[in-house]
Amino acid sequence: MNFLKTNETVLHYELRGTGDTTLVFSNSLGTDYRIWDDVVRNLEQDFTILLYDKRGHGLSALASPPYSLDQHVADLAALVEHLDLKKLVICGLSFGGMIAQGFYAAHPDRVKGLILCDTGHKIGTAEAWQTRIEALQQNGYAPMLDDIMARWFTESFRRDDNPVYQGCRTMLERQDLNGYTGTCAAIRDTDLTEEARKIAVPTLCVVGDEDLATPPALVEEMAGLIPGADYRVITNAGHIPCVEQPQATLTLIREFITKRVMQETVNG
Ligand SMILES: O=C(O)CC1=CCC(=O)O1
Repeated sequence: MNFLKTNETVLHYELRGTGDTTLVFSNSLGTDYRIWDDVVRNLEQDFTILLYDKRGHGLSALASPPYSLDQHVADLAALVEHLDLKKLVICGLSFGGMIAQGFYAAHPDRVKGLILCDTGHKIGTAEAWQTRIEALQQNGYAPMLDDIMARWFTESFRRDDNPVYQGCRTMLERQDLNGYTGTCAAIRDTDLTEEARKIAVPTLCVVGDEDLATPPALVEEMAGLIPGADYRVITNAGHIPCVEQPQATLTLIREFITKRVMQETVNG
């Protein structure tokens, strides 16, 4: 197990694989890095892979919630610095995609490409996030667990006899509530519209066709802000295609790196 003490927190991370290019995976609200398992196991022959739990999630420390996007970006920067990783392609899901955009804005020279999955330049409204924070602080996860699952996964995936679905539900039930609401505050306070317009590396924007948290229209709007971005839809997937449709997610990631990121490196 690997941990880095930095920025007044402790981050849990794992470095796998081998290769000049490093693929960094950043997770969504309420999830830890295990969500990438089925995708990453097929990439580690060709790439160095950095997986990590953002503060307040997984085995990373709670630190002092609420958090800001800048703190999450500084955490990732500290990890990358500590591990001396270069030529980064950052793949972020949902809030992890906001971390990816924020990291690029702060450290453009370190990034060769962005894969923005089921995310936005802005997710939801400040009012809705504040309402969610207050409801969770009063009543915990139980009353909204089914609603969150309905945003994460399609109906056909949300079956009692699907162990992967049950495992993901358990992951959220065990997620520290303050780490979760602390991250809701970071999402509430983040608007990356101007940063998205300035992205100047190959970017892939991906979304599940049944994503109810960051729907296809939002991801398409974000892709429209980012010069030259590709936009792809994964069928039969909700908000977490890396769990629900890992093979389709993997295919898009590989195709993007081969056709856009490597090509850009060769050309210039
Ligand atoms: O709304 C949800 O529960 C899903 C989600 C929104 C931002 C994020 O990271 O996850």
